[in-house]
Amino acid sequence: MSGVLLWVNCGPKENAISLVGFARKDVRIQKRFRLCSGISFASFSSAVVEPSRSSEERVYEVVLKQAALLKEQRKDRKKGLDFDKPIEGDFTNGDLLSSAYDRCGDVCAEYAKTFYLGTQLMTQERRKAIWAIYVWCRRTDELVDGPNASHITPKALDRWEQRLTDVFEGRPYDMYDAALSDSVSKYHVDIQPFKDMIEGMRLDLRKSRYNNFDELYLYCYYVAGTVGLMSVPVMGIAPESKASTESVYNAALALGIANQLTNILRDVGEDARRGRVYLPQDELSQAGLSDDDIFRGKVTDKWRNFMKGQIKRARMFFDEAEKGVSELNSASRWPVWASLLLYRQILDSIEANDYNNFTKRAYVGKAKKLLSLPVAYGRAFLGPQKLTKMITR
Ligand SMILES: CC(C)=CCC/C(C)=C/CC/C(C)=C/CC/C(C)=C/[C@@H]1[C@@H](COP(=O)(O)OP(=O)(O)O)[C@]1(C)CC/C=C(\C)CC/C=C(\C)CCC=C(C)C
Ligand SMILES: [Mn+2]
Repeated sequence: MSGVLLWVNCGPKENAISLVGFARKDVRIQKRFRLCSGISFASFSSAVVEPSRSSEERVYEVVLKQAALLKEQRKDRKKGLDFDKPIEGDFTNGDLLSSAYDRCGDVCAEYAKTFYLGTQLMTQERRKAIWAIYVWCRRTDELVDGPNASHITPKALDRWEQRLTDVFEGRPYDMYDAALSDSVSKYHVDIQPFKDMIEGMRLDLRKSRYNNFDELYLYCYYVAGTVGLMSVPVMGIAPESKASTESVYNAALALGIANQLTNILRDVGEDARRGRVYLPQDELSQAGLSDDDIFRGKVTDKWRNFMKGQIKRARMFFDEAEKGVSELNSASRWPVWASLLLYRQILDSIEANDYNNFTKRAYVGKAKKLLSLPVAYGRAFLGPQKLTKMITR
């Protein structure tokens, strides 16, 4: 792949911004605590009083760092730099780069049709970068979830991480890497969320139980919250937005967490058959349930009640995410609304299946999927409306 190496020209990224500390930590933790009230979260309340740092505090540190980086980009925009304009003369072989992006687009179209459709409204430059990020995430997930997953070792993940560093330093190994290398050099995308996603895959290799929500939250951040953090700098914050960069990142993080929690609730039976239980153990036992009940897979009133609490929490994260979507660049809002509405409806489907997520896979039917697209369009361009909320909830 030396041909690829030759034509990609981007310098090493530096982590120039130091961590910003926890000036607003207490406010935020209290806010999230309110967000989760109504469900008994022993681990959550103890995170507030415990001197050791909770997962949320640790993740928030990354959010602050990412927000600080993007603030620079928002300043650049005010100075008149245009992130939607292709940068010309940057590469010795623009054709190769352009076909690298086309291949990323093909992968998206193949694996995530609705999402691919949604990206069509984004500006060409941003769309290409989102495709490149999508492909890297999909490949990373395939390492632990794909056909060769049983051969994946922590060493292989270390090699994948080294390769990631090379990509960020302008030394891509293949076409998909080259597209990513180009994208992250163009936008202020930091390597940290990418590294953290790999950390999530490491966690998946060594851990199959989560003692409490604090542990699960960290896992959800690693494998999905990170996607939100990677995407914001590319999607861009609307120039007219008055929201703080940090609040937009919080919303993006919340969407990743909400999606992953939903994914976990949808796949309880499937995961159990692989010996995995992602549900918080302390909450299971508070509900009078154990792993055995999950392996038995019988829907009981105890299970229904437990599931109601879990669904409620996932919805709270979706609500938190919704607050940030309108702050994104208008062209980026549609795919985000579409994915939010579609994923959120999986929770409705679990309810419609009478909480049988052991043997029935919750899914969103074609008609509902199709209806979600114009609803998402309406929200993206007209703003959230009561009528559309009634349709989709
Ligand atoms: C518009 C949009 C959705 C952009 C994101 C594009 C992108 C880079 C997606 C990558 C997704 C990916 C392949 C992640 C790898 C890990 C993984 C598989 C996570 C699970 C996704 C669902 O996939 P699926 O149902 O196929 O799961 P299976 O593999 O079949 O089990 C996740 C549940 C998480 C995905 C997380 C997101 C899409 C986060 C989206 C957040 C944003 C785009 C931020 C939006 C900004 C604001 C301000 C709200
Ligand atoms: Mn997966």
